[in-house]
Amino acid sequence: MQAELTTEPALPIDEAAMRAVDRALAAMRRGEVVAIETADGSVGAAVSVESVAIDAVDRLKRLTGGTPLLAVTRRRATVLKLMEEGTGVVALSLPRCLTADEAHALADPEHTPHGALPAGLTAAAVEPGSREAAAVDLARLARLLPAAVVAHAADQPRGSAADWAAEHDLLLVRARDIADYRIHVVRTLRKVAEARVPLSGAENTRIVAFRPIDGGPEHLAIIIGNPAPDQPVLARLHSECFTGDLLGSLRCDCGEQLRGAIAEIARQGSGVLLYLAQEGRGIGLVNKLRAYRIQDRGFDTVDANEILGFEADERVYLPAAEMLRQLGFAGVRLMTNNPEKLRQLARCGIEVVERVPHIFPANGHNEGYLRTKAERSGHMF
Ligand SMILES: Nc1nc2c(ncn2[C@@H]2O[C@H](COP(=O)(O)OP(=O)(O)OP(=O)(O)O)[C@@H](O)[C@H]2O)c(=O)[nH]1
Ligand SMILES: [Zn+2]
Repeated sequence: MQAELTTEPALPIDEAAMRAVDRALAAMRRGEVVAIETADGSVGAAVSVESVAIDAVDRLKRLTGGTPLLAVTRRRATVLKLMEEGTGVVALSLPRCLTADEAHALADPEHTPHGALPAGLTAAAVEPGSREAAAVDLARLARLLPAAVVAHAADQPRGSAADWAAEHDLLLVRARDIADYRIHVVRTLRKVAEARVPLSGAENTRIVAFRPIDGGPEHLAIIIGNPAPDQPVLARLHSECFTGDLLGSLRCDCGEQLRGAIAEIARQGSGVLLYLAQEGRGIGLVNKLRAYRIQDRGFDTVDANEILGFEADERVYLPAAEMLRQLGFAGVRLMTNNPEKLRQLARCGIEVVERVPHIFPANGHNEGYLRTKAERSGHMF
């Protein structure tokens, strides 16, 4: 499980560890098998469910000599009625080797058969720090479905895990480094570019780009006017929404909230909008589109995330707090209806002096979405 992303960790930044995780993420996105070492020095391998195919399961079996199992989030296991609600990761196994088809059917709602689960399927919660938990976390970081087929190397290497991985031509990553990854990334956020970008209705605007050292997606600070650092700044934390912000999708309220925030900050004279690379409440655009398909079957936005195996909201606001700090702002008047943003910013050391409601009327398509936010996510409107 990931470390809680609230305060500055004491951990020194280990750039080599971050690079290893970053390479493993890319390998997992390419559908490669990745070797994972746990704290006890044992080694195994994993492949994401999105890319698992018959040959990938066979390869995993051949490489490790172990019996592949499926690691999913506890959320997904709960949806499958295999576990009570809870957090963490669950290992699903069969007395025989799981097939690629079975893995897809269990992990991916698009493939879920309407019928029964495979006979003999057992579910067991695994420990944080385990290979299974690390593999699911890696898939989630890679913005894939949060599930992986995982196998323990039956014949543990006599040499190091690195030798074993090299012998099988696999990238090796440590479970602990995956768990620390997010917090390390936040701590490496640095300003990399700044420019004046006059906006319609807010001509005195600058955009400052922040990049993490791993080369991951940049977050942007859009600074309107000249906010005084010694005063609480009017601030909006806006999570990226390609469909709403760019295309004007009516499924959500993001486009209006984005343009509305810029207009309101300009009207009040100054402030900052953080445009955070957290598409789909942190699950990524592809998974958000999957969530939309599930919503079209009658589920709400919270259920849809959970059916995919995600939490209703996967966002963390430590990057936002870090950007505010680097820009010199210690206190904010936060434009939001979301109590979680208020709580998390405060926990990350930013003083929230005031909540400024940021409400827009429904548009004929997003009534249900807004109702769910109010009824299930605690949004204040
Ligand atoms: N997973 C998922 N994400 C969605 C859906 N609709 C919108 N989003 C995402 O939700 C985020 C909206 O974020 P915000 O408007 O910043 O946050 P909020 O929680 O509504 O809070 P406030 O607007 O501040 O009150 C964006 O990342 C959107 O891409 C959906 O149905 N499913
Ligand atoms: Zn949106």
